[in-house]
Amino acid sequence: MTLERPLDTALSRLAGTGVLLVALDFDGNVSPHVDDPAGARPLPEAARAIEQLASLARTSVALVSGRAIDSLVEVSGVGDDVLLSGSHGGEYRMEVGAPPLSLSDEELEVVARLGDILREVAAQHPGTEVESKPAGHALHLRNADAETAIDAQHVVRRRVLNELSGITARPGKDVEEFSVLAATKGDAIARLRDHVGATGVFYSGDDLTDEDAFRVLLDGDVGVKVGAGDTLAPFRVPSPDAIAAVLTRLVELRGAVVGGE
Ligand SMILES: O=P(O)(O)OC[C@H]1O[C@H](O[C@H]2O[C@H](CO)[C@@H](O)[C@H](O)[C@H]2O)[C@H](O)[C@@H](O)[C@@H]1O
Repeated sequence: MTLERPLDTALSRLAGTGVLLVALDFDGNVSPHVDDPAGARPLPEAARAIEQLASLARTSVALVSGRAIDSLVEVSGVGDDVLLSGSHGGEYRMEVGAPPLSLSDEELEVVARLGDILREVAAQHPGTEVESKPAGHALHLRNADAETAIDAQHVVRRRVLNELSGITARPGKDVEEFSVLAATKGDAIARLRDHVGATGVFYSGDDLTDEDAFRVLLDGDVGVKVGAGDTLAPFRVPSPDAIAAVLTRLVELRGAVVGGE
């Protein structure tokens, strides 16, 4: 696949940076959306490019996802050399054996009450499903009919807002997420940039929460929005297939710069 010239030019410049961080949203970016969240898998071309990029000198790869880290490990299949941020910037796996997220008793109590609310709403709305995470829960709407999904969305937002405080709501693609953590993917990019000492960052993603990541990109970084919708990203491609092609091109360009090291 040939990339549009402005994107290819930006990638060529980025490939020459001292230390490159390639940070990637997972669902809808590396992996196409599917009905069953547990069934999501990276496109083979994207998986290959991730592995190749992670093996290059002065190059780090990170998945930056709304999923819990455990779920991200399960579905992504990436090796330990790929850094992970889960729960929209709330969880990290920067090194093997890193301790899991730790919450206060008060936070754990709120997470439990949140789970009760979402499960009650799900029980009243056929086709909806709860996904639980360490710091919150998500109500999936993708498999409910349109009317049921809209009602579930209204009910769950109203109940969480009225019954709990200190909650961050994150509406996503066919999902309503709630967490006791206010972290964002922007926080994740800042932390990862610092962790690897990146002098240049590539980021791509398809969802609303990816806008927090695009917002913190600096001059010379490259942000690519996948699919339709308003975005802060300077570049856009239509699909995860197109992102896989972008990553393959980045392997080629970055390999030419650091391949001999
Ligand atoms: O930040 P991401 O990696 O994009 O994670 C966002 C949410 O992705 C998952 O849900 C989405 O993808 C599912 C599989 O394609 C799809 O069925 C669902 O409708 C989407 O909302 C994941 O299940 C969530 O936990 C993530 O927060």
